[in-house]
Amino acid sequence: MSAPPTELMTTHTEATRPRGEELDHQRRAITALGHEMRALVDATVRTAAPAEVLHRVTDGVRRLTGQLTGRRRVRGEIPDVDEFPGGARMYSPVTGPGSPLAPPMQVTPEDDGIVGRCTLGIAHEGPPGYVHGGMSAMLLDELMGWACYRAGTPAMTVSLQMRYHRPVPVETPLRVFAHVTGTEDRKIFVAGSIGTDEDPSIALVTADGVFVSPDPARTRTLFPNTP
Ligand SMILES: CCCCCCCC/C=C\CCCCCCCC(=O)SCCNC(=O)CCNC(=O)[C@H](O)C(C)(C)COP(=O)(O)OP(=O)(O)OC[C@H]1O[C@@H](n2cnc3c(N)ncnc32)[C@H](O)[C@@H]1OP(=O)(O)O
Repeated sequence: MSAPPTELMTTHTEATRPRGEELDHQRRAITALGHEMRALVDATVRTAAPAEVLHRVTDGVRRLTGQLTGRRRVRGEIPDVDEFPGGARMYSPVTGPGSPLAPPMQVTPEDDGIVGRCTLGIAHEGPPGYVHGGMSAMLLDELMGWACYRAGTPAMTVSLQMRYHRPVPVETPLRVFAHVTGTEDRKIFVAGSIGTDEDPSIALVTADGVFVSPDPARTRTLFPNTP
C-alpha cells in the first residue's frame, strides 16, 4: 500500500475541528443524508419503473450531486467528524452512518469479544435472497479489526480465511461476532462468525484472520494524518 500524497492534503488543526454541539449537529446531518442515500440505493435496486422515469430520476440525482459543493476530502484525509483509529468513522463502508454503502453495522463490545448488528438488503445480494459472500467477508474483516483495536493493538488484516457454511439471508437482522484468540509479537489472531439475531448459535459464516500491528514508522508512513 503506498502512502497518500501528503502534499495534496489540507491538514486540519485541532482548533478547526468541530466539537460538542457543533460536532453532534454535523454528525446528525451526515447521518440523515446517509439514511436517505441508503433509501435511494434500495429503491434503485428494487425499482421496475420504466425508462422515462429512470431518466427523470437520473437528472434529479445529477442536480442533487451538484449541490454538494465546496471543498472535497482528498485521499488519506481523516474527516473532521471522525476519531481515527478507534472511534467514529462516519463514512466507513461497514459502520458509517453517513455512507450510502454501509448497512450500517452497529458495534458493541461484549465480555468475550465484540458484536456487530445489522440487516443487509437487496443491494448486498449475491445469490437471490442471500448476501454476497464478499459482503460477509467485509463485515467480518471490519469487526475483526475492531476486536484488535479493543484488545489495545490496532492492526491491519494480512490474512482472512472465510468458510461459508450456509447462505446468509438478506432482510434479516444479523449478529456478527469477533474475538482475539491469540497474539504473537505484532501478529494478532482473530476468529469471527455471522449468525442471525434470532438464532445466533447457528454459524452461517466463520472466519479466521491474522492481523498485524504496523510498527510506529510504518504507521506514520501509511497514515501521515493520524493525530
Ligand atoms: C494508528 C495505528 C493504525 C493501525 C491500523 C489501523 C487500522 C484500523 C482502524 C480502525 C479499525 C476498524 C477498521 C478495520 C478495518 C478492517 C481491517 C482492514 O481491512 S485493513 C486493510 C487491508 N489490509 C492491508 O491493506 C494490509 C496490507 N499489508 C501491509 O501493509 C503490511 O503487511 C503491514 C503494514 C500490515 C505489516 O507489514 P510489516 O512490514 O510491518 O510486517 P511484516 O514483517 O510484513 O509482517 C509481520 C509479521 O506478520 C506475518 N505475516 C505477514 N503476512 C502474513 C500472512 N498473510 N499470514 C500470516 N502471517 C503473516 C509476518 O510473517 C511477520 O511475522 P514474523 O514477525 O516473521 O513472525
